[in-house]
Amino acid sequence: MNTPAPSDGVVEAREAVELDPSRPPLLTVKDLRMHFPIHSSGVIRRTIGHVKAVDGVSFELRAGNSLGLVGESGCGKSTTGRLITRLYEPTTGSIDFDGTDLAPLTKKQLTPFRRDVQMIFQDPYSSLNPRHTVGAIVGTPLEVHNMVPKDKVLSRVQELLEIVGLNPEHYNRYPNEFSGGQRQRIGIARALAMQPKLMVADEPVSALDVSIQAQVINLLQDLQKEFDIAFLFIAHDLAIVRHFCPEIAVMYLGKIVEIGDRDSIYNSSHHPYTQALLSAAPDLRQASTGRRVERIRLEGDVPSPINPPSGCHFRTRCPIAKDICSKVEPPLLQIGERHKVACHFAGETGNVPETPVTSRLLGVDEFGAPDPGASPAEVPGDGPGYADTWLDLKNNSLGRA
Ligand SMILES: Nc1ncnc2c1ncn2[C@@H]1O[C@H](COP(=O)(O)OP(=O)(O)OP(=O)(O)O)[C@@H](O)[C@H]1O
Repeated sequence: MNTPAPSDGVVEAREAVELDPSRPPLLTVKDLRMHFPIHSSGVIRRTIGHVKAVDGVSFELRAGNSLGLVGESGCGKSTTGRLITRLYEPTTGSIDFDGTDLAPLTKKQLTPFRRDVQMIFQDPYSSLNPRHTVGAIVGTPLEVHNMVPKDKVLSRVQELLEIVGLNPEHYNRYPNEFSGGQRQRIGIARALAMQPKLMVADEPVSALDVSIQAQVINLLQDLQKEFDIAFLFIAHDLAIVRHFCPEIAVMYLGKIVEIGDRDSIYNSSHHPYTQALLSAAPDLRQASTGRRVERIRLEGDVPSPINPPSGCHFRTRCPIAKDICSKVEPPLLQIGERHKVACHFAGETGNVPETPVTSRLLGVDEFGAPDPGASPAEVPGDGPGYADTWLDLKNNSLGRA
């Protein structure tokens, strides 16, 4: 395999990966919630509230494909990743992995799936035990899971080191003898040792020098192709996932607010939050559309997930919010073949509709009050994946694949 050299030279990111919708779903996440309880202090510790870190997330990831999960700090991306790897037990919802719902499984029942779903962590410094050699770090899981006979562990470790672009003779060195990028490669080799079907990569390059980020992304791309691994790639900005992920989900305060293929998200985003994230990286937006974009400034921080704003969670920072936004939560509505958005006023930048696009479907008037004359309908694309029909916002009619 053609892995880039682990030296610290600047490497350009490769051509973007394409989506293969013909593959079967590997992971189907439905209405996933993680509400961390908050306890009172004192002897009798009562539950006095919940941190709604993940609050009704649904998506689908097909075998060998990659989905980017993007949003500001505190939006619930890492918690989503940890739920899928079942480091956390979800409050509610399902995590269908290759035909089995992982959500209700006990620790023991999860054992056979631990191999298939691996995690790569952000911080290559803290995720490797400094007292263990690279040989032990990569070799121990091979032994524990009986991946190879005992006498073949060392040669397999060396093979894995070579695959991730490290010198196979360095198996007896310690993590502190490697650079940040090289340590991340060790973490990747450890995950790869399990021959996983899915890797959850939580900000895998954020702690690395910009000059070596592309090297590690290119390596992950190589591994994905060679070993047919699906990726959930968590990142806080849209620039990092652009080459790696042909599909992107944007999260805000525990919910997915927009999800779609690369073209829909980068060239035709309809949610003001996605538009703000894109405008924070003007080169990115300009490069893909050729148009100059005004910077949309997001005021303040993400509100607390203990007591999120009513209606649309984003409304307190939204430049286009109106009455309905505080009263009615916008559903994640399918507006294109591979594009969903949760906004009452979904529209491209500078082309915001006057009246809510959702009111007719939800049976409310334009201010969010129940409309006795309306007949609420099923929201197109409700649930994970994409439906064959959607609401075409240009003609206000049903679109079809
Ligand atoms: N174990 C926990 N107990 C209570 N609250 C938690 C726990 N883990 C995360 N949270 C809270 O849940 C919310 C979402 O956190 P999470 O780490 O998933 O966000 P994130 O988008 O990954 O942000 P970051 O990029 O900073 O990691 C935050 O408000 C965080 O404080």
